[in-house]
Amino acid sequence: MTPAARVQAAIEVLDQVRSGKSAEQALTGWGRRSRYAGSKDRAAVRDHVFDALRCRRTYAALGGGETGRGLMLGALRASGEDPDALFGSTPHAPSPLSEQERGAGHKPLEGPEELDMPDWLWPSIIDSLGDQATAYARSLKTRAPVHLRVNLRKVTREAVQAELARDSILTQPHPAADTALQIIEGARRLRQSRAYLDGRVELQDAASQAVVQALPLRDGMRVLDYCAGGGGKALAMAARASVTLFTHDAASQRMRDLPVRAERAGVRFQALQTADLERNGPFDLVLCDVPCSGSGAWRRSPEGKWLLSPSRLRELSAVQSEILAHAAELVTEEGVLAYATCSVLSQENSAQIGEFLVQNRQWRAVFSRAWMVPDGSDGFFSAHLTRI
Ligand SMILES: C[S@@+](CC[C@H](N)C(=O)[O-])C[C@H]1O[C@@H](n2cnc3c(N)ncnc32)[C@H](O)[C@@H]1O
Repeated sequence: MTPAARVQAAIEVLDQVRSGKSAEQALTGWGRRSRYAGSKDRAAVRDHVFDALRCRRTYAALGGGETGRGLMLGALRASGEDPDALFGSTPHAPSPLSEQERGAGHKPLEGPEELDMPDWLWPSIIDSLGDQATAYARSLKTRAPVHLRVNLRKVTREAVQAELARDSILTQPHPAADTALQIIEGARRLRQSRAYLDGRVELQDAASQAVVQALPLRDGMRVLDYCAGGGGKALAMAARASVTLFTHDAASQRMRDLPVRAERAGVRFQALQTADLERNGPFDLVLCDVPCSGSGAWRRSPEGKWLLSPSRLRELSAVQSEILAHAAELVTEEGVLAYATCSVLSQENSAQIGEFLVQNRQWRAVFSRAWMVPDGSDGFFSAHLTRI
């Protein structure tokens, strides 16, 4: 495909996203209809689409609208390219620009438009992050790095780096966690590499690993991952200590990939239904990696930035406090209740913990930390609570 044909494909996908499809669905549909597209074409179209979703407001301002054409026109103008050299250039290119399109567009306004943030949310971001708010918003305009978690039970970080390098996958240690590597070249080869296939490395953001590294895990503990989802943190916990691992998720189908991933990593676990939690408790450590806005991970999932609404945020806060209240009942007298979000909003982080401590005077926070997107990982928050 020519560069212009890739832009036309991105325009079509972005129009479908605008009419309600998720980016993944729209890209999969385009991929199925476009058998002629090679792997490089698919990657390029995907990059165009996700870049446009990360920078939706600035591209729409520069391109004169939120249609696929408006966004890609804005993208070209943002990178200083002449759109007329591409629109109408080849048979599969986007059709030539109209006079109206040529004259449309404005320089993004300073503030949330220029920072690609929803207007309604920007004050909460400033409240939460203070003078780091702008750096956070700017980081979200860029692509997320690819991080690996090294399974230290199977291999050292240095040894697996050397092995990956032989498969032309170049990495460097990430400072957030002693298990973390950042891929600097060859990420697309990872899934075929021996180190990945036999569970010595897993894909996991460095801050997500740091959340697990901070947990007071010890051999012999009974540990419950209350919101296990795909099991990223459950597997990371099992790799740090010989624990008896239990997993749970309100939507148990979210754990469907966990058995295969656990087998690759050589981890045993028992999945529990909600009704079975009490009977199997109490647990020495209960991790609640709660559903949240995902605002720490919007580089990776930029649609989330535009889909979040005040009412959705209120719903999420309510679910988070319900989870904390229920999970607290499952912790042993001396045990630890750990809370984590991939959010940067204090409403979901410190305020949520503060509210729990006001309602539950017998608990106190013994640890609390935030990881920031400008430091090169997803944004995360975690707190550990114990009974007084
Ligand atoms: C942030 S994700 C968990 C990610 C996972 N821990 C990991 O590291 O891969 C949050 C999970 O919480 C689950 N969830 C939502 N509401 C819940 C509830 N009331 N109780 C337990 N889990 C819930 C969701 O289905 C989702 O899988």
